[in-house]
Amino acid sequence: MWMSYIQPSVTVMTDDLLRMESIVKTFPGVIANDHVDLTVRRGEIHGLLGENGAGKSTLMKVLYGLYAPDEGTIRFDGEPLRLDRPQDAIDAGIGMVHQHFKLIPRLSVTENIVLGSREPAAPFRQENLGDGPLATLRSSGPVQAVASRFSLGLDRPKRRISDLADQYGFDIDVSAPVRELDVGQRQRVEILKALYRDVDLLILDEPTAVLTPVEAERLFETLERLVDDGLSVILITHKLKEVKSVTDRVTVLREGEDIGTVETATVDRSELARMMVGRDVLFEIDKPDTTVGEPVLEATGVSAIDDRGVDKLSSVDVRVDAGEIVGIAGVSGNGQKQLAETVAGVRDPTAGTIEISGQELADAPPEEFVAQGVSFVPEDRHEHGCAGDLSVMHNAVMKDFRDEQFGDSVLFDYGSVGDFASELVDDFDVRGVSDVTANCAKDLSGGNLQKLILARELARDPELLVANQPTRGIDVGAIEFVRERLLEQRNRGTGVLLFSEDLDELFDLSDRLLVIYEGEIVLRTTPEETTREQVSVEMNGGGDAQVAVADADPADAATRRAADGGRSEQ
Ligand SMILES: Nc1ncnc2c1ncn2[C@@H]1O[C@H](COP(=O)(O)OP(=O)(O)OP(=O)(O)O)[C@@H](O)[C@H]1O
Repeated sequence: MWMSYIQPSVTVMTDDLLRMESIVKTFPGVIANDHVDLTVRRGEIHGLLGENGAGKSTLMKVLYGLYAPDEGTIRFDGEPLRLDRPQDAIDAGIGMVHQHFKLIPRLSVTENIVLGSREPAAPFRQENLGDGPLATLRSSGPVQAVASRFSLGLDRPKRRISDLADQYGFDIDVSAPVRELDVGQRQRVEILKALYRDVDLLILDEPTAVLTPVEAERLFETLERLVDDGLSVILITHKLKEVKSVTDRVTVLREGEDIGTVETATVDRSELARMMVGRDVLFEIDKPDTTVGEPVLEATGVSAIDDRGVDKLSSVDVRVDAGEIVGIAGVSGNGQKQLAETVAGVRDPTAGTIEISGQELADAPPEEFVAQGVSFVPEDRHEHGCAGDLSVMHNAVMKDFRDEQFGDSVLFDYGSVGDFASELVDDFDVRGVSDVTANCAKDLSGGNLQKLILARELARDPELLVANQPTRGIDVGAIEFVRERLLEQRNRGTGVLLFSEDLDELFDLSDRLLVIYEGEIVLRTTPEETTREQVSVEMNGGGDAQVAVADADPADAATRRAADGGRSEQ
């Protein structure tokens, strides 16, 4: 039925920049792409949508020369394209901004952009680097040394990069070391890196997963300027509001298959969700009344520093009772990470007390928090949520492997551990696992890994669950599932401390709501007593700070552009 939205091939042919046809890519036991077609026109923002594990990243890695397809053809700019490595894609005019940025923090913006470009600046040309290949020098000290020794040779690229930054309204000091930039600025450096290489097609893999709403809005303005200048953009995202508001067309994948391509303006969010998951998705969640019990967390006067020693939390008081969800709203970087980590026991506070179910644990090691019934879903699931190289089975029991159901103190009972892990995988619908002992955590798609972590943390039936951005980067079906599980856990008497940058999520799930700004709680309220606007203002420091609250039903890309009068120049 979705075929009815597909554009007649005759129209598509004339404007096509990219045609991927019948792409097949398999991994052991998984067909990640099963005869997928993708056509991208010149000057369009093309959304690539699909559940976690649907095969989006795999398709883009094929297009960027990171994976060789088992079958299928790629035509770019009318020519057949063979991609053996990313450099082939870059040479053809394809750029990619990955979810995890590929920048060297010690080097400046300019140095990062010039490194690996097709026409390196003088200091980075092979003849100026002696015998060693540039690639081996990229990762560390020698590059820094070369960069500073020949910094004069960077003048021309620096000017060009500055011009590009000005052209697209990026407020970036091109001489600044990347380590001094925030996440949004780093992403802009990645975009500049692609623009510096004259790309015609820019792939962005879930670019807003790491951005605040205000930064995301800025990114979309940039994308609209890019397509205005004739570039094409492929945008991978799970956020249907984003798809509706910025894309011109969207291609949907489901379980490796190509479900179809539609003009975005012809479908609403519910239809897109149905295409993605093959069923209706509930956007509203039913939150029953709750009966709260004793406090499970009483954090008093807690202060903490970040990894660089900078003060991030300043004398914060937070209480969570059994059977309630306390939501924490804040713009990323205002101390949420440190608050989540200190109350979960993985970061030492510099001051204050932390009582878990009445027991003082501020100075206790992480395992005592675990033993006291604290579960933790960290913000960065790859870095802190799992051991990527270990199997799904090992990851499933990481916190409870000493439990007597898994053996005695001498022998580990692999049979029961395997059964337990398989049960979690089934219960939480973790896809892409054919064998819990053979599949590694790092091979799971982002959303499926998140489901596995949540499964592990909830299976322990915790007293306190600290969940930091639990639905970040996961698809609508999985979001619905995770939110239902959080509510279910709260209804069973767990106290939940929920950190989220999604205000809708906080308003839908929280019983009480706290706003954190510059390491302090600046507002204590409930979803019923406040508005998204007020919370957004407090998140940004109060006063006349910029407010960014997404519309429930945003205007589509074409309407936005028309309203913008074809986009402004500045
Ligand atoms: N290197 C790999 N080895 C084995 N299996 C893989 C590998 N990369 C991906 N897969 C599997 O291929 C399937 C498609 O994964 P892919 O990462 O492309 O999905 P996705 O749509 O990008 O998901 P997400 O939105 O969660 O990032 C999944 O089942 C995944 O587990």
